[in-house]
Amino acid sequence: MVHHQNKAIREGDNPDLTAERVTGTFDTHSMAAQIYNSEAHARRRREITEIIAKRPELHDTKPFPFMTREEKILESSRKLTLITKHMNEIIEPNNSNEMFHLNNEVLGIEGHPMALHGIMFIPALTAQASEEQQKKWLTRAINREIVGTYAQTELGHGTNLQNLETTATYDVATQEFVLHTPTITGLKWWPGNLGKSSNYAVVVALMFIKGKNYGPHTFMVPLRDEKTHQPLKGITIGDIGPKIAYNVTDNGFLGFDHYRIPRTNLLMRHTRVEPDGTYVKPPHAKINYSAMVHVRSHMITGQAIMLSYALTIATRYSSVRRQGQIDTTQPEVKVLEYQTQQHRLFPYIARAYAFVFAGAETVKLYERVLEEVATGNVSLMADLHALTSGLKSVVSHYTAQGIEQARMACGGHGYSQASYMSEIFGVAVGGCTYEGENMVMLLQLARYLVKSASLVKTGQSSKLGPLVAYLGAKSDSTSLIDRTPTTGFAEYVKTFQHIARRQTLKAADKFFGLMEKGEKRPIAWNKSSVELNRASRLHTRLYIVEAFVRRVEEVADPRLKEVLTDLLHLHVNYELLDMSTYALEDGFVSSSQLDYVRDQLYFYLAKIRPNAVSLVDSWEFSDQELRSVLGRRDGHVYENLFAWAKASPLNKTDVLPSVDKYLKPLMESARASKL
Ligand SMILES: CCCCCCCCCCCCCCC/C=C/C(=O)SCCNC(=O)CCNC(=O)[C@H](O)C(C)(C)COP(=O)(O)OP(=O)(O)OC[C@H]1O[C@@H](n2cnc3c(N)ncnc32)[C@H](O)[C@@H]1OP(=O)(O)O
Ligand SMILES: Cc1cc2nc3c(=O)[nH]c(=O)nc-3n(C[C@H](O)[C@H](O)[C@H](O)COP(=O)(O)OP(=O)(O)OC[C@H]3O[C@@H](n4cnc5c(N)ncnc54)[C@H](O)[C@@H]3O)c2cc1C
Repeated sequence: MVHHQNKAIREGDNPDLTAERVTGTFDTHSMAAQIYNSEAHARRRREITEIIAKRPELHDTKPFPFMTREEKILESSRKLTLITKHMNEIIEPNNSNEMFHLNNEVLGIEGHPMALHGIMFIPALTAQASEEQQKKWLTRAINREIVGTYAQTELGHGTNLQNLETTATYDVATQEFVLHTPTITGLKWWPGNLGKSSNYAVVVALMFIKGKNYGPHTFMVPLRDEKTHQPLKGITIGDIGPKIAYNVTDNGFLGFDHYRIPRTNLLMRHTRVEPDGTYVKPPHAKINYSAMVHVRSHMITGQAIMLSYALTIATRYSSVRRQGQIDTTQPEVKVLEYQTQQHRLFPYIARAYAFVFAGAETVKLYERVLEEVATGNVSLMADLHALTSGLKSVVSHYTAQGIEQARMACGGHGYSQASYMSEIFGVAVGGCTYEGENMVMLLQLARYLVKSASLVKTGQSSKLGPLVAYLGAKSDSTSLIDRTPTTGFAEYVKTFQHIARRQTLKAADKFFGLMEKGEKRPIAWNKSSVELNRASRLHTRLYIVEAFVRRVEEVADPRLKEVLTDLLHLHVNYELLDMSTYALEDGFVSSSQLDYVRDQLYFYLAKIRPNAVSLVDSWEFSDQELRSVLGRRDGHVYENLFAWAKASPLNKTDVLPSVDKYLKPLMESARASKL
């Protein structure tokens, strides 16, 4: 048997797809180890996939698009129960990476009844509950004796946490907090799994003690009777209805009617309220926002994975779809031969790799900050907040765009739910909104950039942190791209730094200038905010490029290094063209240099072409995980599309009741009236 570099090759596959895999120049298992940050983890992913493949009870009983929302919820609860029971046979205990993979394979991306339990409830208790509180709740939560969520957003307020309407008023006499929802707009609205699944929630409410508002705080709140699952007295709760996607998750509403909880249900690791109402403030004002930072840090990887789902589907399909000719004397070509198709897909393949590398760095920083904060050191919180705010916004934005491009690259079949593209898009695009609306989070990063710009302007560049040190450096007078013999990426990085620095300083100038002219700070901020957000995007895109460069420099295997270097070339050239207005406007890059950048882009599209399928195969998504007829590993698309269509519930009978009831009588009466 021939050993190919691409480990996805199997006998009996569509020969067009096999031909693509045979041209791959690198070992896809080794590339998976880059993507998943270690050989061990990549191997464990494959092992978990194999275990699941052998257990039919963990497979979907029918394609998700053929199920109603209620059926999907039932089905995912069935599978969730099974994986909970057999967890230790499938994954290492408490290994969140393995759990994430297990969930994606078995439950899928549409959510499940304990999605928020793992993503926010447990992280909130871990970071914010005191040791005593953790003994009481955390172990039960980890054992899944209780199910919880994170209830912060309200019908009338999501972004602006200072103006939440839910109040927690301390009653010194009974040593209780009284939770209350004063208006309809104060109803909690959106929290995942709040509607029907959870019996507890970490609730964010404005805390009042003796008439003073201490701002948003987090409370552990029982919502439903643990035995009957009925809502407790004083609680109004339910599902908010179907959404664009993510409909297995019961996003919910919640109202409190003077609902009492003990004082000790305030999460008290960093903040305390003494029995007499004395408030002990935390070491950092935003320490209670940790569950949001947790998701923002991890969702970069989650988004990269969803982008790669779509790219895997579109790239594989583009290798088996033949349409039209390039040379009219030759047969129809694979659509992947078209330069336009390559230009649509390959830069996003490069972005997906860039995002997953940036995501890995973000998680590392998050874990470091988590450890430091636990010991009272909050010095890196602002950096982490700035970095994750920018990344969650930029990455979710381009992920949604990339998925949509991938869908369109599949032509008509991309529009069928057999492709699964609409669900992937719908779930991923939620990331532009949840955990902080993207514009709002870019503005959070902009605050950090403006402070940094002000250090530069006041000659204090030495005080700049490592993420923004480039703001204090001097630019060359023009970019040296194509003007120096170097083959590395230094000139591109310098160019991105120049662009981000110039925009940041310019936007900050606008803001400070407006204030100098007498505008109040918030008005000046609002009038500068489009320019400020441009700076945030450019800064974040620079960070992503740098993370990509750092990773490529670390890679030792020469075959991997070569293809990753090709991808990085594609990435920097594509990014630079995409932001060419900024590069051209002060003459830092000339139009002839941009011509060179364009040529490089086309060169690398062609160079990557033989590795395209191997690059998406390296993510090692199983068919079960992808849930896409178009994206099947074996490339047997057409016969399976036909089988999928035949399985459509509408095809159970030849004549639908709607035809019997309405269309037949309509046609009959039309015929009769003609007589
Ligand atoms: C192991 C593998 C796992 C892979 C995982 C994959 C994950 C996939 C995930 C899928 C998840 C799907 C489920 C979705 C679940 C969604 C849940 C939610 O959406 S929960 C609700 C989220 N809501 C928000 O994000 C609200 C956004 N708003 C805010 O965050 C804040 O209101 C604000 C930051 C905009 C403003 O806050 P406010 O208190 O009003 O701030 P001030 O104006 O007073 O002060 C600003 C000041 O504070 C600093 N700040 C703000 N936040 C932080 C922080 N978190 N850390 C550090 N510092 C912070 C900010 O920088 C300002 O500082 P300054 O010095 O003044 O400039
Ligand atoms: C799929 C999904 C899952 C969710 N899960 C949860 C959950 O589990 N728990 C939870 O508590 N919440 C959850 N949410 C809610 C989510 O966190 C909020 O919707 C999000 O934070 C945005 O807030 P908002 O809806 O108030 O938007 P708004 O703030 O009303 O945004 C509307 C528009 O106003 C703009 N805007 C608002 N403020 C500013 C500003 N200061 N400056 C400039 N522009 C501004 C925004 O950019 C946006 O264009 C979820 C939402 C979704 C879609």
